[in-house]
Amino acid sequence: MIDVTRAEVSIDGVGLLAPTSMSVGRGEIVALRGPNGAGKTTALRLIVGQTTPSAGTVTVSGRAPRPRDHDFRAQVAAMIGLPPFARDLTLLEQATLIGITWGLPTDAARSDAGEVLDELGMSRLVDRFPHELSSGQTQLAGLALTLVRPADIVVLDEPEQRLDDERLGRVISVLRQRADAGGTVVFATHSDRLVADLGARTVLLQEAA
Ligand SMILES: Nc1ncnc2c1ncn2[C@@H]1O[C@H](COP(=O)(O)OP(=O)(O)OP(=O)(O)O)[C@@H](O)[C@H]1O
Repeated sequence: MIDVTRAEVSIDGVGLLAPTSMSVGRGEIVALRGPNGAGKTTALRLIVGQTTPSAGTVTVSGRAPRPRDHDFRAQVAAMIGLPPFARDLTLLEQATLIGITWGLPTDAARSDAGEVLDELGMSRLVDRFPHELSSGQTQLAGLALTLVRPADIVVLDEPEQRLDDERLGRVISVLRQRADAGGTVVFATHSDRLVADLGARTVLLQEAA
């Protein structure tokens, strides 16, 4: 499903990602690990097509990532950094809107939005505006907006950021369900617990020279 073959990234001779290969199948959970600066975020950007390899190849379902292509975007939901929030919409409204933009009728979109927010422990916060959230709650809101839409592949950069143990447990449970339903999950992380509890296969990245 995701094939990365000796992909590397450099800008003006500076290495961001050393030659990296990995293959991720449908329903797999894969964790990218390695020290700060090893290129985990860069590798995720390659998979979602936000950056292109300087050498090597990256394919998703047999084709190079095409982030401007609707079919590709329908396949991949990603959170690499916090997503933009709509300042004047509540969490429930934003999550509902995303479902509608992906083709769900309004009632179904609202119900799915409520469900994802509930699973992430945010049912008390559905009527809050983005500026009314703590940093951990903002992280969960970003995850909710990413996970509320249908997608075969979920790509997350350090989903554990800013979360306490209880909230991290909720994220683990939502990602577990996603994989159990056949979804593919690829994430970069510094959290041993996230990797262990999800039973994720680890791909270890080394810093580029
Ligand atoms: N726009 C850029 N121009 C030059 N170098 C960059 C750029 N963006 C990132 N880098 C460098 O590329 C390398 C890989 O960065 P990346 O963010 O992918 O690492 P990471 O493994 O995700 O790190 P962390 O664990 O700190 O999040 C780092 O050395 C970083 O300094």
